[in-house]
Amino acid sequence: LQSSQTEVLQQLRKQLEYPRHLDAWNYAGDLCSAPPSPFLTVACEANTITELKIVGDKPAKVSNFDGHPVAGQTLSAFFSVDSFVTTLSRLNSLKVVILVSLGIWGPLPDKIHRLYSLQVLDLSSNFLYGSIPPRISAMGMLHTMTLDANFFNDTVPDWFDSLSNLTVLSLKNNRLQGPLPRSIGGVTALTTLALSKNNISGRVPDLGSLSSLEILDLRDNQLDSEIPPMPRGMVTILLSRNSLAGKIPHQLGELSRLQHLDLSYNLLQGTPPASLFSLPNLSYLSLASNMLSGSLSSKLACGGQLGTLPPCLSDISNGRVIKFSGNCLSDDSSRQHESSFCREDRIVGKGGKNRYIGLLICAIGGAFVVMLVLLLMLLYFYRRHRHGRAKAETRLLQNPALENYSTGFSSELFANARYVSQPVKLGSQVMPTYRVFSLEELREATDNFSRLSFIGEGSHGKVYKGRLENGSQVAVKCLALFKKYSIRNLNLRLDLLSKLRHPHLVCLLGHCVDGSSDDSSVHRVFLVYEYIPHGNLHSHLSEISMEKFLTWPERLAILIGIAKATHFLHTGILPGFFNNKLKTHNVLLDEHYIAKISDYGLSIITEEIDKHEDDVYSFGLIILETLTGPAQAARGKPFCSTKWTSFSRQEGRKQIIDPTVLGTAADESLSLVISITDKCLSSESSLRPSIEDVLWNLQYAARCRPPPTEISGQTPPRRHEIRRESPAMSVPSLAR
Ligand SMILES: Nc1ncnc2c1ncn2[C@@H]1O[C@H](COP(=O)(O)OP(=O)(O)OP(=O)(O)O)[C@@H](O)[C@H]1O
Repeated sequence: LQSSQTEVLQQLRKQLEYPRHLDAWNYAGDLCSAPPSPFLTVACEANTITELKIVGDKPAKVSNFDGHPVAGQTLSAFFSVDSFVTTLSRLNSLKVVILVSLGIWGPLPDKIHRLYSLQVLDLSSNFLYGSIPPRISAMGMLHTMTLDANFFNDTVPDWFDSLSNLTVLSLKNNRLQGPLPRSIGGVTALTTLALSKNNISGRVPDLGSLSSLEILDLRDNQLDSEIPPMPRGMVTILLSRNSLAGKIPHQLGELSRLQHLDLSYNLLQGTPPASLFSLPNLSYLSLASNMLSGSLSSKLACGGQLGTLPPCLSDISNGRVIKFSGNCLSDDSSRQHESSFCREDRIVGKGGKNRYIGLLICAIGGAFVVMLVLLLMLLYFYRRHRHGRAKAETRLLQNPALENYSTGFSSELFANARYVSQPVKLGSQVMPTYRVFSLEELREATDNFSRLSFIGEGSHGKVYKGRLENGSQVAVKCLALFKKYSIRNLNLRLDLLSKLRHPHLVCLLGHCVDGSSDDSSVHRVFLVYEYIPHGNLHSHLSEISMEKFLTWPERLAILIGIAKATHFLHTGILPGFFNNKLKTHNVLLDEHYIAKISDYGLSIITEEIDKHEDDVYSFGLIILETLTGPAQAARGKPFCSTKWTSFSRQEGRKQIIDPTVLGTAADESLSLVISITDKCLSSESSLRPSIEDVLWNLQYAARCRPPPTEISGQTPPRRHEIRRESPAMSVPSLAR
């Protein structure tokens, strides 16, 4: 490598404040010849650097980022993104730049365009804000641009059509606003367009001329037009959680390559076109929670991937998923709203927000009584259905032919499988493959299960922290088996457990069976999980924690994550799996404060099925703790409900709800969550909602933003800055 290039690398290392992965650059030697790793790659051609990949461990999203450095999360106040990009551009033969999770903060400078040979630019999970620099439009070689999980807060640029080679454009999880420019329909080489989790509003433009487009992800925005015609080659269309209106276009029923269609949580009306169901490759279809009405003919034929009607509408099986509850269809009335719910006059105002407010008001107010009756009916049918599933679960665990059963994939997994395809190309953030570990490997990783590696002990056994040879950190759980299994039986169970993969479940990386091969003496199993560094939710909610207070939107995001994973456990690979030991101790937070459930599904191995345990009830306790903090929640649900029912609303809440929550939540959002908590904690199990209902309500609550006067817009206080009044002082007599 040319010495000038080595100097530039050292300069970059200094500017990035010496990230751990770059320690290797200390040692003399040709940096080009170092083997690539998931965290660090320097590739060269003719002694010149052409590829630079550094994946750091800084958290991506912190709620209190306001454009200034945040200690321990962003790079320090000495960092200058301008100087950094100036240094970087001295490596002017770079074709691939991947700088992920490094804490880079500031507005991305225009001079990034000096990297004129660049083909791949990935600056995900940093703290870049402002607009996406217009001079990027001159980088004609660019084919992949990924700026996910940053803070870009301008509009979506209208110059992407100048990039004639651009095939992947991913700007997910930013704060982009305003409309989606029409010019996006002119980026003709696009195969993937992912703009989910922004604040993009207005129309979905005509994408008809994007003949190579296969993946479109516009979820979680505020788009409120009708759905335009889609390019013929589409494989995945994800438009859920917008305010899309009108009918589902018949043209969608002509997309013969379509595998995954999610239109849920919009305001779509009319009857879904019959042709949609017979698409030959469609394996996931969600139309849930719209305003669809009418009836679907029982003679309708489903495509090969969906099965035949009506059974194809009834459930998830073999990886085929169809969701249509929460509409006004005349099929399956137990899971539908009344027809009046879907009338056009329910849509108040034109803008998406108004529609949602209208829906919210209707849902909480006028329709309350009707909803209650429907809910009771729904729960009655649901419990019956669920009872059947619980039986099936028990049968399944006794069934030696598990292998055949577990070949399916869930909706979420399917969707995410599409997302990992891009990181695979870019070499980052891939869900690792499951594998078998040797005992020697685990001994080495945990320093022979030393006391220093010991993290804690739960009801299933001890947990150790370890580091694998490739540098990744793991948590090794030593599971004591009280029941004797044959190796084959155990492997079938482990195989099933390994299939439970979801972004909000702690990822099981593999296992190691300690026993002889004579098939009768397995006593110990080690489960190897990804290591989750930020502790558990319980300690974050606790008043003595030194962590930053979690604001209400952050708490809601965590609850939504848990609910999504629980929904996956109830309906995904192993439908009806309701024993997941949900509690705040088992909700771990990763470096981005993303919730991950641990200890899920262990009864597949241990067979300790607690018939009384109910995930929805347990989830209710988690919400309660999230609202009030562990100390108040420990006093029990009756105590808490007395508070919020026997005082005036403001007064009751003040007495029981965590002050940070009160200071950062919209009133309606709290009301909605308190009401769903009450239902989850109903002593009569048949009155509890399904986890899907809970999720729906939480997502609705997350949309209620407090008016500017309701929160000060200031950074939430730190633990030492605020203390709840002691319960003895603040709680008046209960005898009221
Ligand atoms: N993947 C992980 N990453 C980091 N820490 C972990 C991980 N899994 C478990 N831990 C920690 O290890 C300790 C023991 O965990 P474990 O899940 O076995 O028990 P528990 O949740 O404390 O109790 P119980 O088994 O009764 O639910 C806890 O402190 C937990 O936070």
